[in-house]
Amino acid sequence: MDTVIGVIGGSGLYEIAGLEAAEWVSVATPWGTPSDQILTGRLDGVAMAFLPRHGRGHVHSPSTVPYRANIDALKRLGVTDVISVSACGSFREEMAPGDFVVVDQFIDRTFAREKSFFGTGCVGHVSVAHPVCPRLSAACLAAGRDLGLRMHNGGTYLAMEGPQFSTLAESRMYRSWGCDVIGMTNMPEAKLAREAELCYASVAMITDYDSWHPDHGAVDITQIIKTLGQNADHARSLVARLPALLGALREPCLHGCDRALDYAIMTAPEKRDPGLMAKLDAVAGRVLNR
Ligand SMILES: CSC[C@H]1O[C@H](OP(=O)(O)O)[C@H](O)[C@@H]1O
Ligand SMILES: Nc1ncnc2[nH]cnc12
Repeated sequence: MDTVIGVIGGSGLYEIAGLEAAEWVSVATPWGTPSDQILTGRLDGVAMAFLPRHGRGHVHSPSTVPYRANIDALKRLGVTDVISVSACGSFREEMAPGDFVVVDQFIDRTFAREKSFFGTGCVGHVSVAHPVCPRLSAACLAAGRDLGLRMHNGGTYLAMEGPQFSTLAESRMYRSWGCDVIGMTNMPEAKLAREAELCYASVAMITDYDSWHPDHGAVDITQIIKTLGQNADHARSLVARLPALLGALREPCLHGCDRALDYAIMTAPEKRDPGLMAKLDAVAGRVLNR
């Protein structure tokens, strides 16, 4: 099967350079319009699709990013592997601004977003116990290390609703929970990627120490924006290494990400809602049409 790498660019990462046959394409989905057009092309012989999560010009807030449309659109384009790149605050002294963390766990504290493709008329339950793909995460780690970036292998990402940053009490509480980084967007994105049977990895670019750090005070957006610029250049270089590391052809995922729906759907065939079934054509067509 051909590898198609999808990159979801977070704050500060609104395009990538160097794609052959680069073209911004519009993708319509039954879940609405994605955050923006998607930049398609090829890099080192591998198909790529880049989607700026907030749209070019940073239009969508974390709560209004059309997460379902974004994941559906990538799936429709044939994407097999999704790399999410996100600006994050840090809860660890050793995870400093400018460092990158390859996230392996999440705590989802978001509450004002649609979190599933499934619902009344087609109920589905997937496991997100292991929410990222170890193979894809390893490739991100290797890519960053090859470039000499300060990389951290694993970390728990606290997804908050936002758009305000945390209070000091919240920041201290998340730290006491064992969280490593904080952002506003990786949930429900990671859950939806699993429902859509896409391998997903998350690269957190640290921009700040949130508000817990006695020497750094409150989160300062002007400081974040400064750090974002440099982080985004590093992220672009990291992404550009991935085609060589992942290769143009892929085997079925060893960790089963691409078969997450095998036993997920509970609703009896005769009770399924035809309208919802039609909307699920891209994300769940593999199992619904068998
Ligand atoms: C620019 S600071 C807050 C903003 O940045 C992060 O966005 P993303 O995850 O898309 O990189 C964070 O989640 C907030 O949306
Ligand atoms: N401290 C922080 N909290 C939430 N999202 C962020 N994105 C970047 N820094 C952040």
